[in-house]
Amino acid sequence: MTDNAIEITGLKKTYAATGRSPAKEALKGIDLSIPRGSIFGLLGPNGAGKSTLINVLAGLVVKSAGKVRIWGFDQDVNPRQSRAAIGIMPQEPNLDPFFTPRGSLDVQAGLYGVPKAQRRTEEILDLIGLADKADAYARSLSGGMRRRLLLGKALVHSPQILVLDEPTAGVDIELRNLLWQNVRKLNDAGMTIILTTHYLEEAEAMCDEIAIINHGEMIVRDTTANLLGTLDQKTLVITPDANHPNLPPLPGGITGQRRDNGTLAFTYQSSKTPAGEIIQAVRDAGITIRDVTSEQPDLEDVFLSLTSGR
Ligand SMILES: Nc1ncnc2c1ncn2[C@@H]1O[C@H](COP(=O)(O)OP(=O)(O)OP(=O)(O)O)[C@@H](O)[C@H]1O
Repeated sequence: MTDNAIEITGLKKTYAATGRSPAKEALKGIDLSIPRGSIFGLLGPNGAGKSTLINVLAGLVVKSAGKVRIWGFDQDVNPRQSRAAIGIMPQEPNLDPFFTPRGSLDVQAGLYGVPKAQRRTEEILDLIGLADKADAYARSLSGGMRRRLLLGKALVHSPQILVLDEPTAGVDIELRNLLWQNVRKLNDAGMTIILTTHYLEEAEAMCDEIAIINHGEMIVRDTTANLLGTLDQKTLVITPDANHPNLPPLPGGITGQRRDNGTLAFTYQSSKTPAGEIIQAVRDAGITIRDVTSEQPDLEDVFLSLTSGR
């Protein structure tokens, strides 16, 4: 028995040419394993291949080559079991406007063959905060409520793995918080979560591990903590006691910038330059220091350093 929720090897997808569009190699041989119980972030610039990868997992896109195992089941050998192990919250609300939330959840449960006695409709309505709208038509629900219903639909068959494709794109802060609370709750109860997001600060806060894909290839996969540690660059921000129009002369390897608010920002590699050297250079220039703060690279910096120019 594997400890991985997902095991992907040599996954390729080429979309066939249509009309004037040439064939597109969207995934070029991805190897990826996602541990059970994790919150895993799948990141990449637009067009990187994230949705294609998710749609292969969901069984909505037929892969061109490679192996996909979901909760230990080979997608090609045990399609029913592998599909039952995963629930997908898609990007776009694909709800029937004439169904109520309760009706939508019931239809979805029926599609997955969940017997009536085992359905968790009321529990899911509570979780997604739609108990009081259970019998309202979907067309009368707000955009945020529809997103929550999509999450509910992904949960009806009690999957071990939940995939969220851009769950917070264009949603307000309140709904975002509610979604993340739900995700944490589900993860605490043992569910493996895979998510794509354009909000890197969210990925940084939520994900244990992250894979970044670009142009159909995986460029990095590591724990969030390790990824943040890969950038050796730091910034020391010094507030002088009086306005200083000029930067002090600096030793090699340090770049300085005077910010609009009057602070002096020095960027350096922490493995090569001790912060004390910067402070010394500032003092030597006759500048009295009122305050010092330090800025660490965030996931956005890591992402840009790995994907820009490729
Ligand atoms: N059905 C399709 N037919 C042809 N090409 C496609 C199809 N779906 C996606 N592509 C192409 O495959 C590449 C990967 O697209 P994909 O949607 O997987 O990227 P993505 O990382 O999810 O991007 P986004 O964040 O914009 O959704 C893109 O170049 C896209 O244009």
